[in-house]
Amino acid sequence: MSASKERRDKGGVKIRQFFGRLFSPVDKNTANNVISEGSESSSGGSSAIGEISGPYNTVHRIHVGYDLNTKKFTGLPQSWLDILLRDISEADQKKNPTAVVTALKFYAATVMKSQETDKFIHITQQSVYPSDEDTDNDIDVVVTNDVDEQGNDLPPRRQHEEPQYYEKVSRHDRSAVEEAETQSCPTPIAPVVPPRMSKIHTSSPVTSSRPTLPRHRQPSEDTDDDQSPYLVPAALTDQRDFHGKPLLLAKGQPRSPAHRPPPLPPKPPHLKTSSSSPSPFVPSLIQLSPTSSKPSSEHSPSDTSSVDNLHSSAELDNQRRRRDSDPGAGADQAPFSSEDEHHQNGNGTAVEVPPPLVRVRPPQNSSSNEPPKPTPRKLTDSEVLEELHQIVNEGEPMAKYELLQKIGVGASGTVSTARARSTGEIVAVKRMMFKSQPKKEMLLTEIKVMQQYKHPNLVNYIESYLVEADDLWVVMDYLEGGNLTDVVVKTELDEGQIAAVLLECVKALNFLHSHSIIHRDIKSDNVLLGLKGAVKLTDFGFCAQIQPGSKRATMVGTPYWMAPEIVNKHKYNFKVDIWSLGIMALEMVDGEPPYLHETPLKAIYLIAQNGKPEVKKRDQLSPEFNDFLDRCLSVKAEERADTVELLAHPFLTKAKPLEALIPYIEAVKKLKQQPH
Ligand SMILES: Nc1ncnc2c1ncn2[C@@H]1O[C@H](COP(=O)(O)OP(=O)(O)OP(=O)(O)O)[C@@H](O)[C@H]1O
Repeated sequence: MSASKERRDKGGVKIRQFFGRLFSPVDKNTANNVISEGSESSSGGSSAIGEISGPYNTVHRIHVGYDLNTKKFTGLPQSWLDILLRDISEADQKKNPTAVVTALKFYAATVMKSQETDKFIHITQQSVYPSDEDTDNDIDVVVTNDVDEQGNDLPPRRQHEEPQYYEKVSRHDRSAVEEAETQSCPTPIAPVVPPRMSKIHTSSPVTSSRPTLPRHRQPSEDTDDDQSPYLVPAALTDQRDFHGKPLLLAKGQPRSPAHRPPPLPPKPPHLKTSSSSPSPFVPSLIQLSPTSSKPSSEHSPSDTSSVDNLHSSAELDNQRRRRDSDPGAGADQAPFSSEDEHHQNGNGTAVEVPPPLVRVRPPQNSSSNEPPKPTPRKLTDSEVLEELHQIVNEGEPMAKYELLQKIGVGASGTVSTARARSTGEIVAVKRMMFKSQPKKEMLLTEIKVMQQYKHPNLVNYIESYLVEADDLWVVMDYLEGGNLTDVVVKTELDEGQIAAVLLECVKALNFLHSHSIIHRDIKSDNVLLGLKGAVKLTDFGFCAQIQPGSKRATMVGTPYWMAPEIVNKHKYNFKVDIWSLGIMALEMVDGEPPYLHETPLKAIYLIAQNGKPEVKKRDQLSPEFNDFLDRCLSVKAEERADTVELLAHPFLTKAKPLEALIPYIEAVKKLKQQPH
């Protein structure tokens, strides 16, 4: 098909000249083999680990050296070395051994660990959540000699000094770590070959399995072929899966060009601002009226009573009660309705005024002298079940809803459309097999966030059911436009449209952050679109609630969108969502996030090595957009913008009305419905 034909005129919709962003160079067959290899070896590995230590608070260390003469890593299991060489060239390894260690730690913390403890692995490029922050076993890479960025030895650290280049001891309970080490002897972790792209669930019970859910997402599994509303033209499925998610390609398979005709404004002279330089667009903090919403920074920790996770419904109930009794105590008291306030954008078009702005308290520098925080206890399955029972509705969902078409399959279950029998309303229903979920608490988190935190830019929860203690239904609004990934992959949004999408997402994040909630998995796949242009965040399973000023440590998210502080296993806070938002903005420009063609391991290496990704089309973007990107993609989290700053950013004032998205959403839907 010629480029001009590809650029169909669908109401002015610019179709990208490539069919779907590519996926990492992975051979599906290999990937499938990997699963079985991983599963087999994991049993062995798991039992070995089980003998060494108990199921919780243990760290399995891999001691890695760096030989300055040969400029090679030592101490790595052969399979790791193979993977390292496959994914990161020797030249790259030499260039920045520290970044290699970071990537290895990612591998250890995610792929490796999951294969030891979990049999449920999706070989797709998706979200990674390696372990519970504080309770699961952990595998850590420890460098036995320090190297600097050039691979040179560093002087030995004094005892009180924190390691600069890696975490010497895991974030987990130190005494338990030491105990595990004493017990554990240098048992090598069973070598396994990792999948390149994994959606990983780790579960404590080694025996857990998910026979009811597919291990590998295939287009045919995503939907019923015969009745799917999402019939994808063959060309479109070349490189993306059924939902526009990238498919795995064999290494070396050529990429499709991701270029598109440049909508070229003249290059502004001041474009080359560094990320750390202060933005010329940084607005001053907007003061909140006492009657609208109060910044969470005004909450004392006891007032907020945020827990380090969303486990305790009692705590959340308390928070709700506190907010109810104190009208100024939460941003949810603020009017979020888009009709409430409007202002004029540069074109004189009415655009939504963001909801009341809430600045989250910046993180305090944590002192190494601080006593360790108590480890939140992991809920048992029966406790999760008990909490679920308190949330879900009584009754038989089948009596209330008629299931229609399968929309897709996620890691935890299947999403279908359904019709409410009484009203005829079309809704989306996510069904999950509770008993076989490796991360049951995540379901709880997802439902609780949706249920308790309502906002026009968050997918609206309607109700949930638990049938026979296993068949969990989450009923929510159906967003007919599908996810943003399809739109960014197949069409070219202009800056006004990109700004419109970002504005809605920033509003959602402002709301979440104001409630001390980090989303932790911001990416286009998790932004759903309505046919009237609604833009809503979804997928709240990774959400974490933090005390204002505190930080998290778990490496979760999706590698390509992960902030540097996450890949470097540093403590992080809500600013990780801002970084991911910046990456998502790049997706809207380029059709894909940076490094998408690399394996996750290499991507992690590159994020650690490069920090801020190159904005390839910098010269083609307006100064405001460039500045917006710079503010989101500041490597130093403390210098990165927060949602308050972004909501007032001049780039977002360029947002077109949401209706401007409609032709694009419709065009993508039509493309998907075309027969193969
Ligand atoms: N409310 C909704 N309206 C329309 N489509 C939806 C809705 N919720 C999910 N989807 C679509 O259904 C598919 C599966 O969604 P799901 O949230 O289960 O996927 P996931 O994020 O990959 O997995 P998980 O949430 O289990 O980790 C995705 O393509 C998603 O865009």
